[in-house]
Amino acid sequence: MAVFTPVTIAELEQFLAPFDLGKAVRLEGIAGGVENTNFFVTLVDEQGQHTEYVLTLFEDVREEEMPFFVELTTWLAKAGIPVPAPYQDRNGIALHVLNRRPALILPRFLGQHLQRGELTAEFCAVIGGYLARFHKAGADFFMTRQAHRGVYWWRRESAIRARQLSAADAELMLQTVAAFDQLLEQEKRGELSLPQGVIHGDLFHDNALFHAGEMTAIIDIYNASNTYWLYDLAIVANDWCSAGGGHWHADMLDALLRAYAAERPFTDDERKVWPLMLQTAAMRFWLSRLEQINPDGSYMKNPDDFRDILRARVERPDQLPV
Ligand SMILES: Nc1ncnc2c1ncn2[C@@H]1O[C@H](COP(=O)(O)OP(=O)(O)OP(=O)(O)O)[C@@H](O)[C@H]1O
Ligand SMILES: N[C@@H](CCO)C(=O)O
Repeated sequence: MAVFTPVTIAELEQFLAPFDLGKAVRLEGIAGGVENTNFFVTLVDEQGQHTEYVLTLFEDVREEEMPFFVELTTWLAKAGIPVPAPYQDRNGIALHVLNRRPALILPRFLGQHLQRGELTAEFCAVIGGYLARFHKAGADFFMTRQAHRGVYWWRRESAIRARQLSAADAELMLQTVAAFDQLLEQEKRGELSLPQGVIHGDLFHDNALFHAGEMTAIIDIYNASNTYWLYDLAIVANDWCSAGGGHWHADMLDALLRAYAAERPFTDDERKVWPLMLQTAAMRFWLSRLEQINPDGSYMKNPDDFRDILRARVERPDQLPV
């Protein structure tokens, strides 16, 4: 399941007309996505040069939310973070509509994402360093966005989804939501202060491309929002460094956290809340996986993976390295 919205070459040509990038010679749907429709596109310019691009149609993001992503990727790319910043048309406008979806034409980066079995402590250190640099580069970004799958969403969705879960699972989910609400209250009362800024929000290992052993791109930035940086690191840790059943690859986790901290050292308050950040990040993806369903009723990605990760994070709380 990947192409939610089909596009013909004629529709693509019409979309590309204001861009001066060239004529379309190939349009190929990309398998694997669960949130957007993506195509690889090959264009040939007036000099006969073939160049590859990515066309993304946004299935889940409203048009009025798009300027945040256009500006953020442009900002980060200028700061040296390898994210796909969209091409602008001859009037300086990147965002257009294709088949009633907001759509962007983006550079295609070299490389592939690593398979889970290829992940190592070295790669975890690479992504840890990039994540911290991403956070620092976004620190003075001039726009803000509230996550569409953030605290308001999970309060509402967890209450609904809990009804379809076993009593034990429902309790696990609802307790995690409540624990995060308590953290927000503590922060409101001034008892905690956590560094925050723009986060990627979905930096799973399939959203980082590697070529010849080097990271070439961080993609799929459309869950970016403003919240705690540590939450973003927890999302990365839960995906990149988890073995089955919620167990850690301890060497990979250590490498991730040390590489991140080398760029942005942790604060004392961050140390206190790390266990809860890991739990909250696990709950968020458990919940979104319960929601993301194929037309035949099957889950797009297995929700139980994140239920198991959450349970493990609750049973065996973690500490950040000193
Ligand atoms: N700019 C790009 N350069 C090269 N490849 C890309 C680019 N954008 C997307 N891809 C390819 O397309 C695949 C799917 O893209 P993406 O992860 O953005 O889709 P998605 O629907 O948001 O997926 P998911 O939500 O599952 O992460 C990626 O794994 C990658 O192989
Ligand atoms: N990375 C997400 C899917 C896209 O949001 C997951 O694995 O559940």
